[in-house]
Amino acid sequence: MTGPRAVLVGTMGAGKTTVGRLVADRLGVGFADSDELVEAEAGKAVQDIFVEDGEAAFRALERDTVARTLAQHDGVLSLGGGAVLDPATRALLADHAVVFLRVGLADAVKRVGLGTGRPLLLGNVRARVKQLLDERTPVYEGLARVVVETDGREPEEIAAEIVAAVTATTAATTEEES
Ligand SMILES: Nc1ncnc2c1ncn2[C@@H]1O[C@H](COP(=O)(O)OP(=O)(O)OP(=O)(O)O)[C@@H](O)[C@H]1O
Ligand SMILES: O=C(O)C1=C[C@@H](O)[C@@H](O)[C@H](O)C1
Ligand SMILES: [Mg+2]
Repeated sequence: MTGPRAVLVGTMGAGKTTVGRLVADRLGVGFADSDELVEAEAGKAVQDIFVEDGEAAFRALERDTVARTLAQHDGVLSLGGGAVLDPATRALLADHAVVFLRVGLADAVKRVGLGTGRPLLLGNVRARVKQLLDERTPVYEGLARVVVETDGREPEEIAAEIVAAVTATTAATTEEES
């Protein structure tokens, strides 16, 4: 298979960046994070892109960055929480080992704190996280080959589960193809 060995999706605070890095280390492969790639491309932080250029400009950059990275990167890729809202991105993800990191409202709110650096959480953080979880959970579930529960669990434990699941999925796919 070409492209990333695992693509991590989920809402803000699911732990995609934290756990994705650990999964890449365990697999001995590179790690990429779409928010970090977009920030490097734009030369500014996500929150500044939202404020100065608007969400539509961020989403366009995100879509192009994710498409390029899915084609070129063969390590672990963590996506920004809203990347899957784009239909073209969803279509590209159909060919990949998508891992959904599930988090409940209480743990997500604890993890994002005041929501600093996350422009979509401005205002009432708990209400915004709940709304995003309600709207997006079916989208994440629809794309996922693997679903991992993260509530009350340490990042290392979650990473170990992902490595085992992705290794099993890749072995099954290779067997089917041969
Ligand atoms: N399983 C976990 N248990 C406790 N804290 C966690 C866990 N996973 C991540 N965290 C913490 O929660 C915060 C958010 O994690 P992280 O930035 O990895 O989330 P994310 O899914 O990448 O969010 P975003 O979509 O905003 O990029 C960080 O401070 C991180 O250390
Ligand atoms: O859930 C979202 O829509 C977002 C999540 C973050 O990863 C960033 O991509 C940005 O803050 C938007
Ligand atoms: Mg992240």
